[in-house]
Amino acid sequence: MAVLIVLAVAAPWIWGDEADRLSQQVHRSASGDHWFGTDALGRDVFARTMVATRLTLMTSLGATAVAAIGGIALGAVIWVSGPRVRELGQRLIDVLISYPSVIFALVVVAVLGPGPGTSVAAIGLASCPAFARLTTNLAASIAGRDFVSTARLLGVSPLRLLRRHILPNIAEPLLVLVSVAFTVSLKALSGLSFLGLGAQPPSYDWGRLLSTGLEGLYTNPAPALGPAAAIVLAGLAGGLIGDGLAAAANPAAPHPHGRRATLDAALSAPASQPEALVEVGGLNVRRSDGTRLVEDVSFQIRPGEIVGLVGESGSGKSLTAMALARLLPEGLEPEAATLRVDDLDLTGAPDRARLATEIGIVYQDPSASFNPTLRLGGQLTEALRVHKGIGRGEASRRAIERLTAARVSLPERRMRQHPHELSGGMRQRAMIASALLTGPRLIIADEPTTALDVTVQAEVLRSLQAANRADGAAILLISHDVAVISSMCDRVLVMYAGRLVEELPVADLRAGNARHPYTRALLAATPTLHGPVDEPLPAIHGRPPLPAERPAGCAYAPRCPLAREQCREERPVLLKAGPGGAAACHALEWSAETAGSTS
Ligand SMILES: Nc1ncnc2c1ncn2[C@@H]1O[C@H](COP(=O)(O)OP(=O)(O)OP(=O)(O)O)[C@@H](O)[C@H]1O
Repeated sequence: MAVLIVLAVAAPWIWGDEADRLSQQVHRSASGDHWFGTDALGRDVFARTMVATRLTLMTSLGATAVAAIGGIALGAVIWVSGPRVRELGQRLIDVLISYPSVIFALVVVAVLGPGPGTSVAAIGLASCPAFARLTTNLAASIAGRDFVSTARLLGVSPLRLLRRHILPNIAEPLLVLVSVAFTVSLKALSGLSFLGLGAQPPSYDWGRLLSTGLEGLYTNPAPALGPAAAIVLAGLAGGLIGDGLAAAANPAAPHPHGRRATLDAALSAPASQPEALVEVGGLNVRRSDGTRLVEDVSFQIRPGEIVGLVGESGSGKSLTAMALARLLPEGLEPEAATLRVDDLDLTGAPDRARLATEIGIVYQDPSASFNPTLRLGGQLTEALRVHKGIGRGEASRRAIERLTAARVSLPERRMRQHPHELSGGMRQRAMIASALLTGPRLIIADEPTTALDVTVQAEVLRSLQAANRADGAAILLISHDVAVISSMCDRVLVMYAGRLVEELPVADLRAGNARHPYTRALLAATPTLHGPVDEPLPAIHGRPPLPAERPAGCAYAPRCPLAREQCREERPVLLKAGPGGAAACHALEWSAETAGSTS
């Protein structure tokens, strides 16, 4: 490509005269004097091929630029639009892509008239949909990643999200597409010129030279093969350039480009401190078809308390937590009588800046928690720098302090590294440090150790515990692991099929004093070091109902050994059971009645 660029610049000076010089030696085949032979007017085809490099490369690059800029902008507009416009835009792009681009270009050229400018615009516009589709598809695949959710929580606007978090992470495939688009444009423009619709005499490009050379292909192939070889070589060079650019855009490459993260958060002190830090009352999360994925969930978290949220997969733990952070996936709607963290009301349109400050999130997969294209230091410090006006040095100092507190080794060095350079456990501890940097009142930790090696799980849990002790941040800890919950939490919430079925102090959980038959079965199915090793663990037979098929009565009734007719018909409500506990089970009412009648 470098050789081609040098040729594009220098060839008209070196070979310009020779390329236009007429002679009697017409239709000569390749020789020492004329490497690609001569044309019908005796002009040297090699000189003309060299001179044509400039026009060919300029038009191909022009069409690629039109396609890339127009297509990425179109894709970005579609992605930041609302769901309806996005759906419509994507379908429209699918239709445009199914239409052959050269046919589209031919129509444009036929309407606007032949010429290099028209063919550049036509080929560029015809390639736009490919860029638009790749941009929307890649943006959608990145949009679900945890670091994008964090940025959304921090109130980053869709455009800024796109520019700082989405585009850098999709640059690699886009750059590869740029190289493909260059090759496609080169081929298509050469095709248009070949048909007489591109470069117009007296100007000429490789396509036009190919067209004139083709007339004598069988008797004198050199004048056609020369420009053909030039087109092939330039196309290959375009592909190699794309590969090189893609490798340079990859942060795992040896010389990564430093880029900064943008974490838009604002810091403001809470006005008052009610007794319960978090209050959730009658929370429902609905799908667009009205199905309730989370149904009527209510609980409280006191300041500094660590509350565990357990339940089978699909029981609604994550949706409950994400409803609190206002980070539900698109298409899901929360609705609650009360939903607040501190004095921040989350039922309406909460102040994004306060939401960003008061809730920190630690996700399950540490490899998805940070933006992989940005250095850790930039990602950790930017919230402080942008919203607190803290200088780079001071922000770095605080971030290093946090990393040290979260037991991240060599914190200064980590600040200069990209996330992939840290081990999984180290990255998760850095995530904890990041979640704590703005001093949140509540940390939501969604299965923070599930993706980690068992040997580093304890370390990560200790970091969370240390954060709770040092800063007094309350923690909502979601986990499948009853052992983790019992070692970390003060209180436990048990969910089943989208409903809260029991709430109990962790001491009761450890002592096996659960009230609800589901919690008891869950505990019985948890292996212990002291249990019999030669007996199978008792399993809970059957499956929880799907949200759309949740029965009117108790959702656990079909699997419950105590179930009676009442359980199938009437939904049990959460009633106080023991000190600090509550359970939603009719069997508790029956035992209370039995106790009453006996006494
Ligand atoms: N974006 C979504 N659209 C539609 N349904 C969803 C969506 N996200 C989750 N669900 C459904 O909502 C229910 C609760 O999901 P949720 O992720 O809260 O469960 P969970 O208890 O956190 O499970 P896990 O432990 O596997 O993460 C499940 O039935 C799930 O299939």
